[in-house]
Amino acid sequence: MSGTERVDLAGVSKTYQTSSGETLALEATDLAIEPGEFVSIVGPSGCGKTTLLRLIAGFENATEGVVEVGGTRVTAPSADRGVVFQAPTLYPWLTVRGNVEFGPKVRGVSKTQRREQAERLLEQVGLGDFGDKRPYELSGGMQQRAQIARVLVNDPGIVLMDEPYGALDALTRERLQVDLLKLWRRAAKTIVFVTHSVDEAVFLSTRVIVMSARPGRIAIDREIDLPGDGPGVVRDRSVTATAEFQRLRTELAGAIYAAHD
Ligand SMILES: Nc1ncnc2c1ncn2[C@@H]1O[C@H](COP(=O)(O)OP(=O)(O)OP(=O)(O)O)[C@@H](O)[C@H]1O
Repeated sequence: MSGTERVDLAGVSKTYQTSSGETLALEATDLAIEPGEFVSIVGPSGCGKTTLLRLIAGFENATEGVVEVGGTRVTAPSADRGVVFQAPTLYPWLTVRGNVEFGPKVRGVSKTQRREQAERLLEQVGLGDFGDKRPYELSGGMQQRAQIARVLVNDPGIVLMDEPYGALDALTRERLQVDLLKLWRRAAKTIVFVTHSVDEAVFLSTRVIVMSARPGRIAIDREIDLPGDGPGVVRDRSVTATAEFQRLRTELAGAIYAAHD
């Protein structure tokens, strides 16, 4: 499914109850994400980025307010909202292909069909020759690709990614960024992407949200328009050398520093 459903947060706040008291992780927040947007969320550590993502995923319930996807209230996780975490959560006892087939298998997709789907997705993420390997035989970058294939095979309209490339070396990270942009263009998904890297956020996104710390709230909501952008265009890393890219990066990095206080 392409990202055809709008994400809507209305007055959403989150307070965690802990043994040492309450933590207001997210102040009452209004946010609408249109189908097909690529939205990155940046901000200082502990500002509620993961919390916001988990609320959209349905892993957490809002303390106040309502999260809706396509006009339906989110109360639990759903296969239509795929989640990619920083640490790949592949099953070590299954092959890479087995991992990708797992979701369709649970949904009762026939063996031939799910094999076909898994092969197609592995091909798409550049792991066509690695289906028979076990996850531990893959590099970190390849594991993350496998993880993305495992999420995309369920054809979610919305993909929620929590620092997916945080643990990878710079070169692998840049490659996976461009691959992700290609996938996003091809599949027309809605992507919500949490990162600590302003460079990554500006390069990938159509929109960047800067959150400020304690309690978390949206400080800046910025459309990103880079030279060469147009319908169907996949950005390449050369855009990072443009004056507009540098200007946006400086502006948003400054906003994050300001959001620390
Ligand atoms: N399950 C939880 N129980 C209690 N407090 C929590 C829980 N999850 C998060 N918090 C608190 O909520 C606040 C926001 O945390 P969150 O993980 O959403 O921030 P973050 O911006 O994603 O941080 P980081 O960038 O360090 O990953 C923090 O103060 C954190 O300690």
